[in-house]
Amino acid sequence: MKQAASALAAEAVDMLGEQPVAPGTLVVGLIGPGNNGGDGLYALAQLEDQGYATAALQCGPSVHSDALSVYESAGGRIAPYSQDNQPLANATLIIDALYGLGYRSGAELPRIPRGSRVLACDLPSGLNPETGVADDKVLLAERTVTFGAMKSGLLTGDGPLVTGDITVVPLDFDFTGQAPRTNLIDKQAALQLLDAHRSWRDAGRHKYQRGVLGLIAGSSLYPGAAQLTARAAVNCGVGLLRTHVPEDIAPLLAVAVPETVPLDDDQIREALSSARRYVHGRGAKISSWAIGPGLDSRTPPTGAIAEVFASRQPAVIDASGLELVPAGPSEQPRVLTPHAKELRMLLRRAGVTVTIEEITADPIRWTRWAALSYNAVVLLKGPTNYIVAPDGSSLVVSHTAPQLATAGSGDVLTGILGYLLSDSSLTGVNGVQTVSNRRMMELAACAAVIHGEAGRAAAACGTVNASRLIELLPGIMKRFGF
Ligand SMILES: NC(=O)C1=CN([C@@H]2O[C@H](COP(=O)(O)OP(=O)(O)OC[C@H]3O[C@@H](n4cnc5c(N)ncnc54)[C@H](OP(=O)(O)O)[C@@H]3O)[C@@H](O)[C@H]2O)[C@@H](O)CC1
Ligand SMILES: Nc1ncnc2c1ncn2[C@@H]1O[C@H](COP(=O)(O)OP(=O)(O)O)[C@@H](O)[C@H]1O
Repeated sequence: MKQAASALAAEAVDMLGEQPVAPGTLVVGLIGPGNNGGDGLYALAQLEDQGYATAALQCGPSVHSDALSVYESAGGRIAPYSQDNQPLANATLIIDALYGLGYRSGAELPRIPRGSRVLACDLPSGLNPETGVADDKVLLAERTVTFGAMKSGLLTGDGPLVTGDITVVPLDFDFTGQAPRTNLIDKQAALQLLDAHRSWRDAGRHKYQRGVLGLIAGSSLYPGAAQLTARAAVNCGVGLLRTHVPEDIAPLLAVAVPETVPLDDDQIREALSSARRYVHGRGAKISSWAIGPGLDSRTPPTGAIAEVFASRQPAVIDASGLELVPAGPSEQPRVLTPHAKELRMLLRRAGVTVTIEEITADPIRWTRWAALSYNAVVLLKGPTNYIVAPDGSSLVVSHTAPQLATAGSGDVLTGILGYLLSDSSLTGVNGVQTVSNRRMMELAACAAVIHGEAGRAAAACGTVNASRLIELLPGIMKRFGF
């Protein structure tokens, strides 16, 4: 318990961010009846020892007695919680140490002032640790320190929306029986993955060797989507972007994105055949593909596009591309990026009937069905991104921003992921050997984190739109080591 409390106190200090302690700083603990409350009291005692003013509010019929004596010896005082508690109104930081794994839906939860900064102990009170269903009165956390192992409820359902940034603190118990097959990819984890994949050889490469992205997008219905994806890939720093759009919108694209080089059906075929010849010593002219944003799904794909779907070059497939991609398993290393309604459509095409509500209630399960049906990595978009491989392993990205729910933001994600898949130093190949699903999955998660970071950066300076995300990408990519 003391190990957990030390981690909690350290996180609180990190959130308060000032040493020496700023005058008027007050840390208030909401103390529940069980071990969660005990962790909170021990943490408050440590904060008292470090010179912070603290207050504890007892929210249940009893409190952990040993922890209370330690807190009182450190100079702390506990008072019963009541709705008009002065300390809550004055709190700089609230530690939510009410309920942990023992939470049962319907328990009385205190009301805290709007805009309070909350650090949750183990999990936000009001969140079911297994299902991720949150009560309406859940205590929204800015950060959550969870102990021993990640809990599934932090990663599914409402979990990622109410936990804020999660830190998992290992404890000296055996939690192996509880370990989920899901991993959270936060900013730090994305940086580590990118660093692990990156090769120093990048510096000596020319643009074709760095990687060429083939973009198949746009229609006279949606000319803008092709531009957004193209500009995103260019601002990520792609070696070369070649774009296949219908003739009538090509001049628009050439003006909006002068860096991109046109790509017609013959050149697609040439790129695919030079990829096949790569084994005999000639470089592939296209390393990866991004297919779908703004395509008119009423028009069947040309033969050349069907050949791309049949190739072994890595691809991200989005938006209308999801309606055009052949149903069923393929040998192309792919990331499909549906939102919930598109996932329902993908599953229906594969013979699985499910409702949007069922997908929302158990996103990893249904994303996995699609991953299996298509033998592809599937990234389910939304407030939380679930990335699932056919073998059932999954990654979750909750480093997002609600402002990303804006038209064209998904097209930007496709541009970012298309770029990452094209970068030979990240995929380890020049678009001609199979890229493992594990690598595809990790790069998809990194793209979602980069997209989320762009969303957060844009939201911090004002309103968010897709063009704004694209403008910020060069600086964001630098934060990720590009
Ligand atoms: N500037 C341009 O040229 C732009 C062009 N674009 C391009 O246009 C094409 C079609 O785009 P689109 O917006 O009509 O299709 P899409 O987003 O699938 O919505 C269809 C329906 O799905 C639903 N739905 C939506 N989101 C959901 C979610 N998260 N979770 C669950 N459901 C969700 C919602 O249905 P409802 O929920 O209302 O029943 C909605 O009515 C596509 O190729 C794209 O690339 C756009 O990128 C914008 C900028
Ligand atoms: N509430 C939300 N919070 C955070 N991100 C969201 C939210 N809703 C949608 N997004 C993200 O915004 C993007 C929307 O993409 P998409 O649905 O394809 O729209 P569009 O086709 O208009 O670009 C996705 O990356 C998705 O994860």
